[in-house]
Amino acid sequence: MTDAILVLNAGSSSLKFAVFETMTGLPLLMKGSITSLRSRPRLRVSNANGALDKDDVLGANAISMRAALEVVVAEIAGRHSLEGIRVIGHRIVHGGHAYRVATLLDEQAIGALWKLSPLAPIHQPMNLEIVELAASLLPHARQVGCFDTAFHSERPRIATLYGLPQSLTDAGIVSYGFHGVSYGYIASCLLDRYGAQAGNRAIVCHLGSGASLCAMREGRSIATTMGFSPLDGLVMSTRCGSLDPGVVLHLLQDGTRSANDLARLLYEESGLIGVSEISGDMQTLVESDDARAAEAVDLFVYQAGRQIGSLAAALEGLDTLVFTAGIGENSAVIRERICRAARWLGVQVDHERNRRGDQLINAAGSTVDVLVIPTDEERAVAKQILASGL
Ligand SMILES: Nc1ncnc2c1ncn2[C@@H]1O[C@H](COP(=O)(O)OP(=O)(O)O)[C@@H](O)[C@H]1O
Ligand SMILES: CC(=O)OP(=O)(O)O
Ligand SMILES: [Mg+2]
Repeated sequence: MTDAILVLNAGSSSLKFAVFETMTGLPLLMKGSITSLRSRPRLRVSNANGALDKDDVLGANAISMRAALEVVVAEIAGRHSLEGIRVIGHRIVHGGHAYRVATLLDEQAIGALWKLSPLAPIHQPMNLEIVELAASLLPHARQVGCFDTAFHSERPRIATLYGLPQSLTDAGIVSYGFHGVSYGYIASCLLDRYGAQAGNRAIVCHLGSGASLCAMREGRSIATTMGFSPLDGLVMSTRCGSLDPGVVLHLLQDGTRSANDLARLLYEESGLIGVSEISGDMQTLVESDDARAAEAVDLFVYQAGRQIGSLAAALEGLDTLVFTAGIGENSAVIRERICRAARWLGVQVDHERNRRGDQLINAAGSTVDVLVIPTDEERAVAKQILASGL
């Protein structure tokens, strides 16, 4: 095999991977994912043409990220020489202020990134454990990190501030924003489609297990719903989303919970799973006829609609609305309901186009282009690495 880049993308419910040849255009060699890691893990592997090669349920129980990575490496070894993998690229959720470009993950960088773990406790430790594990499984490869926070780092300062004392702002208590690797990829698709204006005033809805929205002007982030941590903004699979800080104080001060208990509650036991008491998996909820599932889905749609309004205000209008990630790419029902909530902004969806999953799903009379664009965080990471020369 020629030189290759392996990209690892650990999300809150999945491990995604892709192998690219290290050359202009980054030809794909293979890609895949293990989804539903916490419930019924499912492995999918596609070949260089994107055709599905394998689709196996890996059992009825949750598996660890370590076990998932071992499965992924075995799948790659079955098709290609591992020796050819010179670089392993990682999507790392938090880069703080310091890490804004593709970075070699040496001891110093890894040490600094571990310090950000409390800011993204269900992602950052797992991201960094994967770096260590990948280094032990493929010791000849360089490890490079690309950061979710980086895409949002040029937002106007006002969009990053909280109403807290300056000393805390100076200490880094600001909004960082996440899903930036995905937003960067979508911005490049909008540049390809529309030219330099990139859909002008666009809202991108990254709706996966973790979910956020980003307002972009000419392909650049100007505001986003996640903030200091990936807990903020929309209600998510297991995360609460925006919450009155008075609730956090109350839950801490009533003396029945430790800070760790509270972290577990807000990151892992809230959101869709907390509201429905059935599942954090959107597909399961949409297919359920239980009233509690319906209420969780209603809350997700309601909040997405309200946040679109807020971001449209930051943009002073709306030209383009994009849906992406697991829910955004696959659920016509959720797309249609969110579009209905944004009707007042001129959004009109075409029922048939949306049901078919066309790329352009708005009706002829819509003043807003509505698009479904599958995200490709793995290619975005590989592109950043190739451009960096690392
Ligand atoms: N057809 C579908 N209808 C509704 N939700 C779906 C569908 N397909 C996938 N999803 C949802 O997408 C979510 C996972 O999205 P994904 O972007 O892969 O998450 P992450 O990267 O955060 O692990 C899950 O809630 C899953 O149920
Ligand atoms: C930042 C984040 O929430 O990532 P994911 O959606 O992959 O869990
Ligand atoms: Mg994801």
